Amino acid sequence: MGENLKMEETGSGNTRKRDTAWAESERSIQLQSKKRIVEEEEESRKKSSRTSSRIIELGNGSQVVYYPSFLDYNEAWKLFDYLNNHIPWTRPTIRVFGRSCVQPRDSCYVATEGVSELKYSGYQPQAYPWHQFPPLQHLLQAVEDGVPGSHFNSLLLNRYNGGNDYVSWHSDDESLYGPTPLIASLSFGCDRHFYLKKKPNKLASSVLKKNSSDESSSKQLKKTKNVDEQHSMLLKHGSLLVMRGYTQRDWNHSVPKRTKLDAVRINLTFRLVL
Ligand SMILES: O=C(O)CCC(=O)C(=O)O
Ligand SMILES: [Fe+2]
Repeated sequence: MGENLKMEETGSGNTRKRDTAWAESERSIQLQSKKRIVEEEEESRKKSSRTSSRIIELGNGSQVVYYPSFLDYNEAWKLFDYLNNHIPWTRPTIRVFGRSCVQPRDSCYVATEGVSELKYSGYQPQAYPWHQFPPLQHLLQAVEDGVPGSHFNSLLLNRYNGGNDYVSWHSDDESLYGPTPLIASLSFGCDRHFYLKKKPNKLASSVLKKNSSDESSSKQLKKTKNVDEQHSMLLKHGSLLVMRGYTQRDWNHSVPKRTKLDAVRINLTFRLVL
């Protein structure tokens, strides 16, 4: 009798232990699944903000797409710190309209081995390999994943050390990018304005020169210089801007001076050298 009772007591002790262990494992499963749901929600929130975009039709096969929150805000600040401190920035001497001048911003160039060398404004930047900057390899992947049909093998980095730094009107129409390059531009740090302006219509300009006395052609040309011919947008920290189609052939772009600003902006443009 005494033995049995002991056995029962021991038995019910084990059962209690088993029950407690079961309840604990159940609680831990519930916690884990709650954590997973929160993580999944966060991931889907990030994904939908990454993919929300505004398309600007420039006409004649030129298009610009703006993703205001392509990167998570805090992750983008971590990347800003990395880029600011680990990229071997230089401020080269370039040639503009036949005159030598110091480029009004810092830059660096990264490219896949074997791609044709880039040359702009009489300057040929040294090409660093991707593997030297693992965060850039991750960004390349994120941009290729986020922009359907995109593929890149080179990256031009620019750092604007305050409002006096800028990039003047130009287009990235070097022949090594082909006639319709897709260029993806990521921005970090200080928000800066980005302007797009239609290139002058060569045919219309020559008609105007020939018939400078002809009022109607002069009026016609003025009419084409309306607001549809220019666009301004604020490129925010963590945003992505994609230029595609004939944007480089038909439009110029710039990031003008903003002398009252003294904060740093970093911009990365991913490109495909054909
Ligand atoms: O900084 C930017 O947003 C534009 C840079 C740019 O146009 C270029 O690197 O060609
Ligand atoms: Fe550009």
